[in-house]
Amino acid sequence: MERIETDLLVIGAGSGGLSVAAGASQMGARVVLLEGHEMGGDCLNYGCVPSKALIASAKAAHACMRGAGLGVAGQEPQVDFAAVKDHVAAVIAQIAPVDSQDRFEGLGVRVIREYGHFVSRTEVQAGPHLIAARRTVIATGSTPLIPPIPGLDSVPYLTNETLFDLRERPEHLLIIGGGPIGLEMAQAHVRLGCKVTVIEAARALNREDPEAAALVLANLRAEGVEIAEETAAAQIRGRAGAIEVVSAEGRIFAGTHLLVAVGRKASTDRLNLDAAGVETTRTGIRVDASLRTSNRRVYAIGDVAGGLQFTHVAGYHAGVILRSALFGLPSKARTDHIPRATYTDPELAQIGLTEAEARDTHGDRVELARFDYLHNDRAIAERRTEGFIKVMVVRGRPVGVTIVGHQAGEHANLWSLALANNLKMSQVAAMVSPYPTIGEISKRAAGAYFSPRLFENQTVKRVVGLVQRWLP
Ligand SMILES: Cc1cc2nc3c(=O)[nH]c(=O)nc-3n(C[C@H](O)[C@H](O)[C@H](O)COP(=O)(O)OP(=O)(O)OC[C@H]3O[C@@H](n4cnc5c(N)ncnc54)[C@H](O)[C@@H]3O)c2cc1C
Ligand SMILES: NC(=O)c1ccc[n+]([C@@H]2O[C@H](COP(=O)([O-])OP(=O)(O)OC[C@H]3O[C@@H](n4cnc5c(N)ncnc54)[C@H](O)[C@@H]3O)[C@@H](O)[C@H]2O)c1
Repeated sequence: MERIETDLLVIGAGSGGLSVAAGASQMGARVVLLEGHEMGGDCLNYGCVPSKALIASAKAAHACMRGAGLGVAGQEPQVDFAAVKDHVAAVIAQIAPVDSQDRFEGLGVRVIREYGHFVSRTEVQAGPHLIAARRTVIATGSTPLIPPIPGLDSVPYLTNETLFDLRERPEHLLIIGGGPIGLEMAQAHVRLGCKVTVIEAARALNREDPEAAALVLANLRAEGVEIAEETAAAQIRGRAGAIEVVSAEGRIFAGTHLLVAVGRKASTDRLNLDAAGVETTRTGIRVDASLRTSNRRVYAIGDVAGGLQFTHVAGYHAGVILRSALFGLPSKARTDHIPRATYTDPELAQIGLTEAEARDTHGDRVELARFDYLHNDRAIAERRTEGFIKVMVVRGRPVGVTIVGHQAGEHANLWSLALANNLKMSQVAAMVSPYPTIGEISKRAAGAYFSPRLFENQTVKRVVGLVQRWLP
């Protein structure tokens, strides 16, 4: 057994672990990084990257049919499903070097391709290595949650870990779960020529603003996705190519393939956390606001920390703990400025609080500022007028923003900046937006906040009247 002493041990080379390892090593710490499976973790191999590459193919297919309204003859797309999967694999391959063992070794990180487990509060064993670290970061991510639905284990089913390997187009894809994975994949597959049925126990996209979610769902339905809400999958039966999902009320949904997308399970099983005195909760590892676990020398970040499960959150967590682990400075993770986007078409982006959350937190002090895509000239030119931006404002500062519509995820960036820096609505309104851009909706929303104050205000009218009388 080789004993290795190090400043920082990072367990898991996904979005969070890689950010910690790169940052710590470049700032002079001795870093050991463990990865039991693929470098790059979920995001690169089975998550964000392949899903967005697949969505890009689906958009291209959809664009063929969209031309008609723009004066260009629409046509049926010729989809080569295997070639689409080649494109997905090529995108992963193009990004992979950034997350590779070679790159990290080049940065001075000792990379060990083994699963690790704690043997004491400060030591982790990984294959033939025993690593003793001053600080350890658990960044082991999550895996698909497999619900205990009777019959599920008797049929072949897909998860995000196997879906992107499928080279033959599924004729009829059944999807259990109407969250972001279920709906992004539903629309991508319907656009690529599959029949798609989503079976959702509650309301689809139930964490999102209801009006924004309804717009996304209406679009998916219009494109042919069948979405059964308030319908829990209670039993599964059949065989490869002929699968049936039976709901609690006895409705039967028949298809050829089944995708399970009902949420995530934190990856803690292999870690032997008891040996380190690291406690867990129902959703993952218990952490405090500084992302420290019940063992103060051990941090947990990203999906395994059981909070928001996004690549940019794992990356943000990395920055938070680097400050504390490397410099010994106090450092806390905020959640009030975190964005998320669901990359359906239209996209749905949320930064900070939804309207309901804002009213729960701030009560009557919440004011709304809204602007509809319908009044944006570029959206009209592109015939992408469905959607809106809604800003929840408290004492002149945004506390939450909902955007649904074309490229909503891109427009979230500006508001992420505003919320992260506690900017005022007047500072957003002061921005000059290039005309005609869809991004102008943000400035117009800020303008909508001020227009009643300026245009429906008797004092302003009186002052202007007076000044106009005296101005030379
Ligand atoms: C289909 C899909 C689409 C998604 N799309 C988006 C998106 O568009 N935008 C977004 O922000 N997020 C998206 N996500 C979420 C995103 O992928 C995750 O939030 C992100 O990957 C979490 O990063 P992480 O570092 O916590 O974990 P991971 O990236 O999962 O990395 C954890 C790593 O730890 C390794 N590991 C586990 N246990 C051990 C051990 N004991 N020893 C050594 N190594 C271990 C694993 O093999 C893995 O490589 C998507 C997820 C899915 C499933
Ligand atoms: N664009 C993005 O950023 C993006 C995309 C995909 C995934 N993700 C991340 O991955 C996480 C997991 O996504 P997800 O969609 O798997 O999970 P989710 O928890 O968001 O949604 C799962 C859905 O499945 C439903 N469900 C559970 N059991 C069911 C049953 N028996 N029958 C029918 N429906 C059932 C739930 O009601 C829920 O709506 C997300 O929360 C997000 O953090 C992000």
